[in-house]
Amino acid sequence: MRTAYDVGKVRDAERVQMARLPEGTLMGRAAAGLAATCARLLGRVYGSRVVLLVGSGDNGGDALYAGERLARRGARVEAVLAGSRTHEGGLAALRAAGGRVSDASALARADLVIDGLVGIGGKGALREPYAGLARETRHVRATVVAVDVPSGVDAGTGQVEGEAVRADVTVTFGAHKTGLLVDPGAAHAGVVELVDIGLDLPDPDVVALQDEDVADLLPRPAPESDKYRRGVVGIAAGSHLFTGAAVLAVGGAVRGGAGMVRYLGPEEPIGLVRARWPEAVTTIDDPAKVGRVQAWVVGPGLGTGEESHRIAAALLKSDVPALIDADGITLASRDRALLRRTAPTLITPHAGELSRLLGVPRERIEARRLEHARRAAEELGVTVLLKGSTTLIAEVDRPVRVNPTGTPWLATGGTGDVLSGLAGALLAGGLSCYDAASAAAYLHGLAARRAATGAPAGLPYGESPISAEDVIARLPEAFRSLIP
Ligand SMILES: NC(=O)C1=CN([C@@H]2O[C@H](COP(=O)(O)OP(=O)(O)OC[C@H]3O[C@@H](n4cnc5c(N)ncnc54)[C@H](O)[C@@H]3O)[C@@H](O)[C@H]2O)[C@@H](O)CC1
Ligand SMILES: Nc1ncnc2c1ncn2[C@@H]1O[C@H](COP(=O)(O)OP(=O)(O)O)[C@@H](O)[C@H]1O
Ligand SMILES: [K+]
Repeated sequence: MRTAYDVGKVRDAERVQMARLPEGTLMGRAAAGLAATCARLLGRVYGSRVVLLVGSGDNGGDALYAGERLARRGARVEAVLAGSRTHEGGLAALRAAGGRVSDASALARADLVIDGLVGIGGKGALREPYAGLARETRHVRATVVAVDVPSGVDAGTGQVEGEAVRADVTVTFGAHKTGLLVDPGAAHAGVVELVDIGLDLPDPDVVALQDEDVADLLPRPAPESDKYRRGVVGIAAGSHLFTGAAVLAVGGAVRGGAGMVRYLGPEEPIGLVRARWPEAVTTIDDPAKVGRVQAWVVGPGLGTGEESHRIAAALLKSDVPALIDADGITLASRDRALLRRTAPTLITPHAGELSRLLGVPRERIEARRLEHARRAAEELGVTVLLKGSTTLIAEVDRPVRVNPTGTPWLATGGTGDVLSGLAGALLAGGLSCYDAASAAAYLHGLAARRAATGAPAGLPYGESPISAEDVIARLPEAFRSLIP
């Protein structure tokens, strides 16, 4: 499991260590780790050209001391001093090692640029001249290494207001910062490397599950299992207008390991579901006629009219866990009573749907995904899976889980319906909303990557667009890659 921390906790842990250790120890460790990564990226340090972008705080100090180490190994190191002041000890050390001060024209000559403008002390949009320097790093041919966080990215939230450095590699100290795992910050960070500087940290604020964590969560049939014990999932999705949502959600559930899938909907989607997924049991329109299920999925393509509301309300009264998605979320944003349930509830909105639920503009949610996923979990009293470029899973009093799998190729119609069916199957299999959502997002992302790259069947020579059906088709492989 990868863990990440809000800035306040990192600062507290640093304070404890700084009081214990001789002055400069932590910065020394940080700079040593940073220089080691830079040396590895350069391959040959001797004769290489390194440019340091140096801000006025300790982030600039780290860059200067790393520059000193590279200069001692024969690199030509030039520092661009952007702040009103400069870390004195760091600058003296760089000069003593043969490094010199230069201006922004040095960027064009660089093999490697070290971004030490601001770190966790950054506040708001980058001001000039920092912003201009950050912009210039976009056009350099050099490898860009960010110190602790890419300057311009809010380390606590991943928010980017205005200009920000886009790094190839971010070398972060002590702990991953939450803003490095959440977009848009994550997209600016490139590959993140952690340098251990010996901090003692409490429980994390954000975690990213890895293969082995998800493998541990997944339900597996035991020798004495039967279809009921494995979990029956009910799916209320699709309408005369949106027949595809029914087929895709049922597909996600069938391939997601449900013991049985019960589909409830109108005649037209029923015909299509039967043709594509003969293993599903179908019921026309009447919620009272559906047999017992262990979890409900309510909403993809359901429609938002009175009849849809009646069906959603009847199903959500049940005492089993329920996943509410798409039109189900739109219905709930008009009638919050749908969310007041006796059993656990998982909602799976994209930013637009969450915007309707919270009454917050979509762009604001996209810019501050972490904050809004947490807020929705708290205000609505449900588990929230917020979809989009980084998928987040939030529940009150638990660290937010960031899904590390997936691909932008997933941004295509219908993939959300597959996710709903898959998560519903895992809920029916006995996972909590928090675990079902996390495992489903992980598998969905793995399947999508495999679909886009063609791996592992052929050589991974590129990527292609994918369809929602491709994601369903690759789910068995995604499971197999986790459950050997
Ligand atoms: N505290 C510690 O124990 C350690 C800190 N380290 C480094 O120290 C960094 C934090 O240092 P600081 O607290 O000095 O803070 P920073 O160096 O991150 O930033 C503070 C400086 O940037 C300026 N600034 C803030 N926002 C700005 C904006 N939007 N535009 C332009 N200028 C802006 C401030 O005026 C201030 O001078 C960490 O990110 C890390 O790199 C490491 O050396 C490891 C140990
Ligand atoms: N830029 C992106 N990068 C990675 N995944 C994305 C991106 N945009 C969307 N996704 C994923 O694609 C899926 C789309 O779901 P959704 O928006 O509900 O679409 P639909 O309603 O058409 O099924 C979600 O799993 C979401 O997290
Ligand atoms: K930085």
